[in-house]
Amino acid sequence: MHAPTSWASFAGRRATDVVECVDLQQDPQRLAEPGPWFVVVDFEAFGRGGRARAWRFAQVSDDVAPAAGALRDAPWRGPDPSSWRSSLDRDAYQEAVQRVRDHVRDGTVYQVNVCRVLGAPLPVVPDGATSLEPDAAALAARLVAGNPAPYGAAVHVPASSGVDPVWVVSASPELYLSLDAGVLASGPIKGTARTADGLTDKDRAENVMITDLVRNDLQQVCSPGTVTVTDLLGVEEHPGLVHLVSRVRGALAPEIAEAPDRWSRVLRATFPPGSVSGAPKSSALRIIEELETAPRGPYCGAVGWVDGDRAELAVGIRTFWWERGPHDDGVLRFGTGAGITWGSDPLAEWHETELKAERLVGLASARTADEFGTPARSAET
Ligand SMILES: C=C(O[C@@H]1C=C(C(=O)O)C=C[C@H]1O)C(=O)O
Repeated sequence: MHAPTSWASFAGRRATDVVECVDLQQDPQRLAEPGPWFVVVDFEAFGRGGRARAWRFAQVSDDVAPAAGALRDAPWRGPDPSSWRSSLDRDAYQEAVQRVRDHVRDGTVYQVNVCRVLGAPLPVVPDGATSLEPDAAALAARLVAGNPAPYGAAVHVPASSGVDPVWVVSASPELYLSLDAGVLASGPIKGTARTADGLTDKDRAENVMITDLVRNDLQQVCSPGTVTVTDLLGVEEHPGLVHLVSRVRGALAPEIAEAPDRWSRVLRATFPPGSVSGAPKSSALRIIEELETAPRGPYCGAVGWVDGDRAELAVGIRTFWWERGPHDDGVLRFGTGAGITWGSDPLAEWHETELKAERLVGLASARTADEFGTPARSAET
């Protein structure tokens, strides 16, 4: 089966045949129109140079099995496993962790999520007179099989569609925002280890800080007194690792729920997600800008859908995105990061970023179906 030229999927919802793209920083009220709109928001959106866009498609199906949501199982042709480069190498990352500890000691911040962006060359594929972008559907299918995720998502609108293009494939485990029956909810994750025994008091303290921050974010758009923490420090198992997850919810304030610019108001109050920024958020964002050397783009932003008064948006972590170069070249990117506090050990934090990347980068680097699921290094001889 050939993948359609443009498509999107998110946790059981699938759409094909793009109709239009809307810039949410210019026309945020368009999101209140009937959708679903498939949304991709860069971490740097809303004032820091990033994009916030939504695409509408002609065909939409619901309750699609995740494997079918990915549309096909053609072999994914990933980059050479040895070709990945990191925006911060091990020494530079550890140095950045030390700088955050200095800021914590000086009292400017309690926690900063420091990230790095991996990139590997991945050109377009010649196809007769034209060229094809890498097959997002094939990567999505591979992730669904090898790293199932509650908020698995993909949006691919190729440049040839004539609509503003996007190429994102995600295996996110983290809920940024959902809206259903007037309830706005978030599921911040903070605390990562290979197994539950590896979760420490530091992880629990970090999670509590970020849960409190998310509570404050939601409070800005919810009716007073309705914001509650429904689950604190739950342990969730995901492929190859465990996370601490908390759940926060509140009743969206009626004056916001009824406003045509409701999504812009909700996003501006809560974005970027607390778990991938730090606390206090404004100081953490300043420090991130000072320490990180590559834009995060859709990584650590938001990926999902909005449909009238319902929505599901994931935090764009465990996420690949592909960018076309000036010729027929291109780069596949993937971000990984960790929450840094005074108690951080720089080398342990580096290893945490490796843990978050290893399985997914392995899946995306393998070259043929036979190598499916094997570590990145064994994928090429
Ligand atoms: C930044 C990432 O993860 C974030 C940081 C986490 C942590 O510090 O434990 C956990 C989940 C995410 O909110 C990532 O996966 O790249």
